[in-house]
Amino acid sequence: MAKTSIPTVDLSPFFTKGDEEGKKKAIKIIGHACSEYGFFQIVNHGVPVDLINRALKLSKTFFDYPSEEKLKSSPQPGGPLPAGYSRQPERSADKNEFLLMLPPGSSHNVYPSNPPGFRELLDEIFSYLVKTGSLIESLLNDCLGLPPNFLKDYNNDRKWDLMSTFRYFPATDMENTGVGEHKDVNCITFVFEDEVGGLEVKKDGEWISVAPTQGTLVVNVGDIIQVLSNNKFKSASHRVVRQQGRNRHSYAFFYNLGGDKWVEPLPQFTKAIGEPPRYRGFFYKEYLQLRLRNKTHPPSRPEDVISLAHYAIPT
Ligand SMILES: O=C(O)CCC(=O)C(=O)O
Ligand SMILES: [Fe+2]
Repeated sequence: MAKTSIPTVDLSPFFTKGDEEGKKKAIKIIGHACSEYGFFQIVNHGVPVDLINRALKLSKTFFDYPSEEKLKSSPQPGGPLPAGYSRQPERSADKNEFLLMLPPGSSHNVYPSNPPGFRELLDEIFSYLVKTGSLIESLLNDCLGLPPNFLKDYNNDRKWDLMSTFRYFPATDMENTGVGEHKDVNCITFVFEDEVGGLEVKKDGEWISVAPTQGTLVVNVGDIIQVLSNNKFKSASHRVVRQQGRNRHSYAFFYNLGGDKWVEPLPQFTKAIGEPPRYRGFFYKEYLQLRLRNKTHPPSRPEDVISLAHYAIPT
């Protein structure tokens, strides 16, 4: 039986006045979760539960359409990323089809015209997730003991945020990988999934199944936070496992970082405490391109797949 064992945090104290105790408690759980798991779940997070449920329902309706209808929302050529509907190529290790979007208002976005209301809903939920992303970022800022608003001022370009809704195909007798083991490249990721579930998180070499809970957002720390904090907070490995006989639906929102930002371990986690930096610095865009290349040109040798290890300084 799948069991959720990642910590759960109630964010309601941040939406009401007072309750300093509640805030302290939440920050403590988050700090512990980020150093031990790299993952946690949030409830009362500011995104209306009804919106989450409708988002899953409408994406199911969309993915149930025949291919020719879905392909009407194929990406425009020349965008920075294939915003719109795509299906993973047969050779891909990821067994899903997806609808990807950049922030509302981006000229690259290609929205489905059906089901009715889907476009408006995608824009609305994206905007809510940005707000919750900024809240979590400020809480990570506190947990890390950084100067007030440090992460907010550093990560001040919201044009790079992304959201994708996925439909994973049922597992076959031969294999059940939905998305293979990976760590997210960005700052903070939110995931919500339907009742089928399948998200798994690696902790101390063991896979933990995250049991899907309606209205809950699963949060994970990405590589950027791991580098800035010089490994204090970890970007945990995770994967999606498919079940036989059932499609699985999910949304992932990536609270990102501007591509022109320089990423390196902060002095608070290196010089100030006498620790050597675990990574050399890089422009985020450079790392993003390498990670994208893993997908577009999968290397034949697994050791050639680029991860954060590419920038690691051997100890
Ligand atoms: O579909 C999901 O639950 C998560 C997908 C994922 O890990 C990712 O896109 O990075
Ligand atoms: Fe991921």
